[in-house]
Amino acid sequence: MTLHESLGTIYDEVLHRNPGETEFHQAVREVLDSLNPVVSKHPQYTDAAVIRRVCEPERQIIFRVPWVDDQGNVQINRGFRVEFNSALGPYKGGLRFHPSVYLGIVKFLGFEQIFKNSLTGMPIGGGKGGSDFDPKGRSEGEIMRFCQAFMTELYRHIGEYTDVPAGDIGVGGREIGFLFGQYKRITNRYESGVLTGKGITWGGSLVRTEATGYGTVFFAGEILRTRGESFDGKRVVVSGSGNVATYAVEKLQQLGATVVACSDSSGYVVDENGIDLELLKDVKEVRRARISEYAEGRDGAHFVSDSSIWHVPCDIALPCATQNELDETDAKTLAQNGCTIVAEGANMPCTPEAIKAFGESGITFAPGKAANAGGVATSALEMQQNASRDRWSFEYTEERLAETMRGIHDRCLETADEYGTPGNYVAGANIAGFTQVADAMLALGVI
Ligand SMILES: NC(=O)C1=CN([C@@H]2O[C@H](COP(=O)(O)OP(=O)(O)OC[C@H]3O[C@@H](n4cnc5c(N)ncnc54)[C@H](O)[C@@H]3O)[C@@H](O)[C@H]2O)C=CC1
Ligand SMILES: O=C(O)CCC(=O)C(=O)O
Repeated sequence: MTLHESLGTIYDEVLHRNPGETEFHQAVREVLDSLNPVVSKHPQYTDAAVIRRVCEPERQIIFRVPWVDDQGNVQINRGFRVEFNSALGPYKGGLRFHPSVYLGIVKFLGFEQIFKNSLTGMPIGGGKGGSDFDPKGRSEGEIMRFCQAFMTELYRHIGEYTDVPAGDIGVGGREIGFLFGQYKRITNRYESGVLTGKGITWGGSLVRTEATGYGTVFFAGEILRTRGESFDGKRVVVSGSGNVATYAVEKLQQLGATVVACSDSSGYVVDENGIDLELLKDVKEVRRARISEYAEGRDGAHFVSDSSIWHVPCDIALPCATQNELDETDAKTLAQNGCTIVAEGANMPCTPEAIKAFGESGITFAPGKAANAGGVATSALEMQQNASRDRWSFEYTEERLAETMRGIHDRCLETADEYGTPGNYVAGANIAGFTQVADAMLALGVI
């Protein structure tokens, strides 16, 4: 897509100021591509340099994380927190522990988070953090010492009214526990609202664990509803087998779909009888083992390590693993096999070429900043419960999540209509997410 001249200049500036940060460039470009009609309709955003400002993080923190492994060796990792935009509320977004983490990954995630959080309608700004620490193969003691070392620097930058981290890849309930424990020890404050994704006996919210996966399924369900269809009898492929994927599988099964494949970074399993969720949770949440152990424990299932999960035929595909895991070839294969909906549970799992191919082949595509916003929305519900010293039931919280996902879905479609791109969820999500942040930035002056 050709960018409006002012957007082209902004994009060139982003490339120049952030060399080598390819994932960040990709995330920015995807948003700018949607803003042509916004620039024409609202010159005030260009006049006040709102788009230029939104592409520059408010603050970027990079720090050393020294810790001692089980052999007594000193290990050094790098920690990050990018506090991207606080026009709508305190910075909010997860922490990722994975060896691939560097500034460009954290910035792409933080940038996406600004618009995602805006779409939820909750008072939360955008941020993201993490480390190049690889939790794979580490003992529980090593994970704890790493989390404590990480928080020993991070604690001075976060707070209920400042910046509220949560989980992401490699950071689940166990890690949030260790991080919260260290924050409490250093500050001598039981500040529940400083982190979300906490355990339900110590300040967490019911449904937060399930929220991202459930929310993605609710969003895809809204797309089906516009066609007068439901999940009943649908064949679905879900990539990943972590937090988002597992609870997407759970909700899909509750709604009558058959999930025939899921994966991890070593390969994927195909189970034509439908994924056995109990076995999947045992392999991944209890044993923390490779996905091949699922196939070893289940008659009729098989493990594949030398091709793409997207070659398994399905009606609906939910990429729930990691960025750029679904490319143009995968998109074309999905279309040839009859897939009609792709909804992103992960952040930016589909490449720009794949998204173009979806459009050309009539696949309805829901971008992550809309479809996976249920996780952060439920984090905001956790913050509400913490602030009011309250605890809500599973049913009530799940209904709030479902209502939020319906609201985001409808807002995407209404905005896409308003800006002349009917049915385009990417344009709808980017424009609706952006304009709300932009209006707040205008109101707050040049800061
Ligand atoms: N946890 C949350 O609440 C939210 C997570 N997300 C996004 O969802 C995605 C998954 O995150 P989580 O489930 O929380 O992480 P997780 O650490 O629980 O699981 C990640 C899963 O992805 C798999 N994986 C990683 N690289 C892979 C590859 N190259 N191919 C296939 N599988 C691969 C891992 O084996 C693991 O099963 C990420 O993109 C994350 O940013 C988005 C919104 C909220
Ligand atoms: O719950 C949160 O604050 C973070 C969720 C997140 O990292 C995401 O939406 O990608």
